Amino acid sequence: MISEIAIDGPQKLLGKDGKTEYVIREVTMRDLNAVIEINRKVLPENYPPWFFVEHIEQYPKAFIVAEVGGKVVGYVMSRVEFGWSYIAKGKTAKKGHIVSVGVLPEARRLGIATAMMLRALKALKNYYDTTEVYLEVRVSNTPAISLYEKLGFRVVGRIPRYYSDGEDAYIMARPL
Ligand SMILES: CC(=O)SCCNC(=O)CCNC(=O)[C@H](O)C(C)(C)COP(=O)(O)OP(=O)(O)OC[C@H]1O[C@@H](n2cnc3c(N)ncnc32)[C@H](O)[C@@H]1OP(=O)(O)O
Ligand SMILES: [Zn+2]
Repeated sequence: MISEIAIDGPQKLLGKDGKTEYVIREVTMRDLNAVIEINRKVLPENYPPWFFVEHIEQYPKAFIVAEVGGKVVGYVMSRVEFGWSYIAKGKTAKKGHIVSVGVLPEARRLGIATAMMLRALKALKNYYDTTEVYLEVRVSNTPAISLYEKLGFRVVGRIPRYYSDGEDAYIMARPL
């Protein structure tokens, strides 16, 4: 499913509406404020700026942003970890961790999150040598769960009261 073609530069793509052009590319430090702003707009899980800076510096190839008309409208922020595998039980693995995903409401349902995720997964595999990828998602977040299922993720666990308002998280994972 993830093609082996190496892609490094910006990719110009057409939205599912057949008319919105968007670009997906690796993050740069110039995107910091835009990413922070989108995160605050679309998710209750917000982080201090240094947290984003750390991910931009350490895992830039798997931190993907999308632009429409030169404006950043979405991001996928990832990191790399070593620990127990969610796929091969009882074994350890180098794992990609999708930390945060967001697309501005006006740019949704165009396939942008899907395209950013596919590119992040490819980078996690090809540049960071991870063999699986996982994330946490609110059990009530049907749109995101559906997005991840379409990308081959499956629920592998549930963390009670993971979020500060008391909601549970699903852990979803897939091999790379
Ligand atoms: C690890 C984490 O960060 S978990 C939190 C994820 N982020 C959020 O929930 C923030 C708020 N939501 C968003 O930013 C967006 O709605 C996202 C990121 C979930 C989806 O972004 P989009 O660019 O709209 O996704 P995309 O267009 O690629 O949709 C792919 C599939 O996801 C599913 N999906 C996306 N939005 C919805 C929705 N509102 N209702 C139902 N399914 C949806 C659909 O299966 C969709 O395919 P389809 O359009 O062919 O039906
Ligand atoms: Zn997480």
